Amino acid sequence: AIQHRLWPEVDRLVKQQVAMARMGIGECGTGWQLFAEDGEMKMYRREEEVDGMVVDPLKAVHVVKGITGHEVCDYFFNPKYRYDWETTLEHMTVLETISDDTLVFLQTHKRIWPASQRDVVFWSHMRKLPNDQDRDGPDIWTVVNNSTESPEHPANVGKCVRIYLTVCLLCQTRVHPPKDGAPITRNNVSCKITYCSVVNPGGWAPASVLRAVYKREYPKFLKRFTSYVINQTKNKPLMF
Ligand SMILES: CCCc1ccc(-c2ccc(S(=O)(=O)CCO)cc2)cc1[C@H]1C[C@H]1c1ccccn1
Repeated sequence: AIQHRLWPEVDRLVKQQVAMARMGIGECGTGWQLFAEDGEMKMYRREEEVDGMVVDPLKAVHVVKGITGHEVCDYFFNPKYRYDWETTLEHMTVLETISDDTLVFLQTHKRIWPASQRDVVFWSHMRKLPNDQDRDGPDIWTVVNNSTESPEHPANVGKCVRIYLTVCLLCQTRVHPPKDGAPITRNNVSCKITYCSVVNPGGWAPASVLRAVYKREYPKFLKRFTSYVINQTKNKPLMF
């Protein structure tokens, strides 16, 4: 296939992010704090500051019954669903369709008082990966979002402060075949979701405010997004 201008960066980031997402929290270095837990969902963060700005890496692990990794990644990647589940989104534009699995987005997020409003430009890539740990197991699906430049939308020109992020959503489908050899239904599948993100807020914002926002918003985001996928897929045929 022909490679596009971002391909080398996309391929490198995907490999790096997937490797990190697949590591257990214990292997990801020290200093991870469990800061939110709700049923199967566990959210960890590490307190890190760069130039006095909070850039706390976040890692969330969740297991959701009745949906597949392909379905989760499709609803996360595809712009037509984003306003349905991304509550902090004020505006989203697809700046470029590089290929059917690689898009460039411009998003403005709702302002969080007292911080100024933020925007972000990022490429988003969705990919199926071979399940090298379980050959005949279902494939692994991932979406990686990574900040990128856009000459048409230079940073910090308008009212918004440009943020910089790297996000990886890694989904591993599990099938629990029914005893009696019956066909696989949604009751026989679950998806292990790993969500990793590092967000640099771009301009100064009070550490206490940012940490409070993340503590409130990340659990809400993951629960709302997974509930959305469950509702959207419940009467549809399984997509592996
Ligand atoms: C000062 C930082 C403000 C801020 C910057 C960035 C983001 C943000 C952007 C993108 C993505 S995503 O995972 O790529 C899904 C596509 O939208 C997640 C989060 C959220 C907030 C703020 C609005 C808060 C928030 C935090 C966590 C989750 C959702 N919203």
